Amino acid sequence: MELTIDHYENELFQTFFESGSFCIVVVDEKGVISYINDSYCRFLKINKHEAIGTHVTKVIENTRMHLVVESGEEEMADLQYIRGNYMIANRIPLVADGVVIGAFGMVLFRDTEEWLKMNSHIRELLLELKAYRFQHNNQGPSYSLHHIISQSSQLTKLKDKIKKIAPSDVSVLLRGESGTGKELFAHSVHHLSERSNQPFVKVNCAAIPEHLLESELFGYQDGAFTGAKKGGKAGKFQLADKGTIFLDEIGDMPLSAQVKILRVLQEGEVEAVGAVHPQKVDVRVIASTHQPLEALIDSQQFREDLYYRINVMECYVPPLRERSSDIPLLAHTFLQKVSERIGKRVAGFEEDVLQAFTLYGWPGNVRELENAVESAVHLTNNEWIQLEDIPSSVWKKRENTLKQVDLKAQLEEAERTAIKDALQRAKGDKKEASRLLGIGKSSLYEKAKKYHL
Ligand SMILES: Nc1ncnc2c1ncn2[C@@H]1O[C@H](COP(=O)(O)OP(=O)(O)OP(=O)(O)O)[C@@H](O)[C@H]1O
Repeated sequence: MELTIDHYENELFQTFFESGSFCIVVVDEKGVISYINDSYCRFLKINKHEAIGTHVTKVIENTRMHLVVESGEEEMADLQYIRGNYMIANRIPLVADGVVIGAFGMVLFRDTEEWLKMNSHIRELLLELKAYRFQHNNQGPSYSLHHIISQSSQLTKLKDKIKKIAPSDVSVLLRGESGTGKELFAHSVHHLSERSNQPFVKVNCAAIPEHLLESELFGYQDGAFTGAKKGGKAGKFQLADKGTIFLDEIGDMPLSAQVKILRVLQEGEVEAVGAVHPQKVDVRVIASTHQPLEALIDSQQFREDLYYRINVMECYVPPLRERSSDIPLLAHTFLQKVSERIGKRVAGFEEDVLQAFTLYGWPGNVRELENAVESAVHLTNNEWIQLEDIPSSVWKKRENTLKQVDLKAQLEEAERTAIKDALQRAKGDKKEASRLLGIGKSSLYEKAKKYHL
């Protein structure tokens, strides 16, 4: 059975007119009240039965309902002074067969206070939205495990490990070459943890000049130094309170800052520059490094006590060349992403391009692969990406590898022919053949076996 409005018309009108806090009035073509709901009567402190049948001007102070009937013009969100306050109302003429037969009035806000409250509520929501946007823009996009494209067994194992350790509050040290995806894993740990609704704050330890590092990390008080912002500034640790701080490239952090970080981790306190008292903070630390921290400890560039604090759980992200099964999948994903973004149809890679990708060493890891694919998509005039579209360093490696393979095969063929000839000349006497070839007898035995002679 088709459900039309007729089936629940009464319930609908009952709900709309009589429940809730809407104030509603209807007048006829003479401006006489034909309907007024309970909510409006309560607000006006009037008797409903007395109001119905009375001209609206005698019941509602400063009303314009009768004027709307006369003009036939609707008045939306109009201010009306009533009971010592301004209310906000809509007045709509009721029209039948082209003739105004009355008007419908509805109070949106009973006083400006109510409106201001709503207004400030909306403002608060807008501010919250703005804050989230700001946070988002300042921290860049945020990632989770499903953003990490992989099919290699190494990354599958690593993802499993991340899932296990993320919910606990332990410090995590992510190790691996630059561009392997350590930051993606740091985000994932945060998103899978209890702190996921709290801030994730990244500190690029290598990018902040040493003289600014302390104030960046721990903030400063009003007037702490010349040029300091009025009112002071919160540091990254304060911003990350209750959330996670990601110390990217911790191996590049100067010793002076390492001492302070150790204090935060041990005492749960930070001291802003120029502050008299330390401040409590609750942060989970995730650090990353591409440097051998142990060697830095030996050369006294990294504190051993800090090393043990941050290295509670160590996760190693292997370089791309050690997980070549991820290369085609990543390359296709990046190709799709870029071609969609720039609106250029590129179907895929020629077979020799994928071969070149797998033979290349990718010193810049996934970041370098992403850049290579991006530039190829921009440059190509073909539907399928060809060798000429990819960076020369990548295709040259393939060429050299193939040449090496060729050379090896030629050398082996020459060796096989020489041994065969020598054996023929020596009439199968291996001792004599080895003498003719100038090699040891055992070496000849080995090679004859290798070439099935
Ligand atoms: N498995 C992956 N799937 C998809 N994108 C990846 C993957 N690994 C890395 N990337 C991308 O490669 C780039 C480098 O990754 P990321 O910044 O996480 O590496 P990193 O190890 O933190 O590098 P660095 O040490 O230089 O900071 C980013 O654009 C990232 O999105």
